[in-house]
Parts: sequence; C-alpha cells; structure tokens
Amino acid sequence: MHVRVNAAISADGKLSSRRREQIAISGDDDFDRVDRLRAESDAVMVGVGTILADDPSLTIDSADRRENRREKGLAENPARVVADSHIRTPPNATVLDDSAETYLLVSEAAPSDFVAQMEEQDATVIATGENRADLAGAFDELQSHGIERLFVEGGGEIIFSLFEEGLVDRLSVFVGSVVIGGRDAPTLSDGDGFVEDFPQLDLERVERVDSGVVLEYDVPA
Ligand SMILES: NC(=O)C1=CN([C@@H]2O[C@H](COP(=O)(O)OP(=O)(O)OC[C@H]3O[C@@H](n4cnc5c(N)ncnc54)[C@H](OP(=O)(O)O)[C@@H]3O)[C@@H](O)[C@H]2O)C=CC1
Ligand SMILES: Nc1nc(O)c(N)c(N[C@@H]2O[C@H](COP(=O)(O)O)[C@@H](O)[C@H]2O)n1
Repeated sequence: MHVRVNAAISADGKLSSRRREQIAISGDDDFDRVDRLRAESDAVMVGVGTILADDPSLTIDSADRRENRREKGLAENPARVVADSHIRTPPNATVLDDSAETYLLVSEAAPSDFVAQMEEQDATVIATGENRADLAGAFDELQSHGIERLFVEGGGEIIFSLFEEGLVDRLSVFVGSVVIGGRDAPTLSDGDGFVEDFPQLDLERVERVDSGVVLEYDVPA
C-alpha cells in the first residue's frame, strides 16, 4: 500500500487553534490540489479527532473528477477510513452517509453494540490491536479490500502514529501565511513526539500556492 499524508499548517506549524475548530488555512487552489489528490486515491483517512472536530465529508468536490473516476470503472468517491479505537464517531457523522464506502479501524476493545450500530449503517468495521487500532494490521486488511493508495488528511495524532510506525511514503504540507499559536493547538505531528531516531524527509518540490507554499517530501523507508 502507498500512504500519502497531507495537511495544511500555519507558518508556526498548527493544524488548527486551541479550540480545535476547523480553520481554512488553505486557499481555493490548495483545496483544489487536495481534491485532485483525493480523486487519485482509493481511500481518504482521518483520525476520529478530526471527525469530532470537523465532521468532514472526505468526498470529491469536482463533478469532472467524479465523472472521470466513473469512466475508469471506479466508485465516484474514494472510500473513507476513520481510525477510531473505541467508536467515538457519532451515528450522524457525515462520513457515514451513503456518498462513499466507509471503514472504521477500531480496536478489539470497541463495544460490540457500537460495532453493530456502525455495521447497520453500512460501515465496514476492522478490529485490530488490543486497546488502540493497530494501523499496520488494519492497513493489511484494507489492502485485501482493494485499497492500495491511501490518502491521509490528519489530524496530528494519527499522523504521528503513522510516522512512528514507519507507514508514511509521501508527505505534502501546505504552509499558509498565518500564525495561529497556542501550546495546546494541534500541530502536524503530535502524539508523544520523537526524542531520537527522528524520521528524515527528502524535500522534492516547493511550489507557491495561494498565499502560501506547498512542500512535497518523499519519506525514505
Ligand atoms: N489543517 C489541516 O490540514 C487539518 C486540521 N485538522 C485539525 O486537527 C484537529 C484534530 O486532530 P487530532 O485531535 O490530532 O485528531 P486525529 O484526527 O489525529 O485523531 C486522533 C484520534 O485517532 C484515534 N486513533 C485510533 N487509532 C490511532 C492510532 N493508532 N494512533 C493515533 N490515534 C489513533 C485516537 O482516538 P481513540 O484512542 O479514541 O481511537 C486519537 O485520539 C482538529 O482541530 C482538526 O480541525 C485535521 C485534519 C487536517
Ligand atoms: N487541505 C486542508 N486545508 C485546510 O485548511 C484544512 N482545514 C483541511 N482540513 C481537512 O479537510 C477536511 C474537510 O474535508 P471536507 O471538505 O469536509 O470533505 C477536514 O476534516 C480536514 O481533514 N485540509
């Protein structure tokens, strides 16, 4: 499986403010770049923190791109994947609507009545890991469902875990020309953080987009 991570950060590295509300850091051109990357993927993934904060759709905006996928025999939207160990995704979350397939990556500790409720809503539940979803194991299972190109849009907790487990192949970051600040505001990579063996990146491309810049990195194995 090929895993690409993308996020938009402020010039001081934040994904959002301390209120953890959705903030449009990207401008129109960057949102369009992200829409193209979604269209080129088999699935779009976020952590449940992003579901609770943003209630995203994770679908493709452009009708042309959806049509293009249909012509290739693909579903008009990529699948949606939510890392959600104990099922905190609300039953009325937009990712559970019928515009795309949805996978929930849960742990074996996820309450069985919540699992049943998600399955009733046509979500596919993949259980790995004792108390927290085991991402590597869950990705193997996603591959068996035909997901080869996974596009991860955040947030900071899930991005850290993916780097920690060596699961990231590519990273693109839009750096907006704004300062958000706040010691409790989420950053691109949160979790416990690294103290040694910091993942190294190869900077491949820098492009001015909107009033910011897109940095495109390869992540060597
Ligand atoms: N600017 C941007 O591009 C973006 C901004 N955001 C912003 O980021 C914030 C949300 O980020 P954040 O709170 O970090 O949430 P995340 O979306 O990273 O979700 C984190 C949650 O995912 C669950 N999870 C399941 N398995 C794992 C695992 N193996 N490793 C880590 N987490 C796992 C955990 O909950 P549990 O233990 O219950 O499973 C964890 O709390 C919001 O403010 C949102 O607006 C989000 C995306 C993009
Ligand atoms: N690329 C990008 N730029 C920003 O400024 C953002 N705030 C985000 N957020 C991500 O996009 C998701 C919203 O998706 P929908 O438009 O609802 O499909 C949001 O949940 C974050 O993952 N991204």
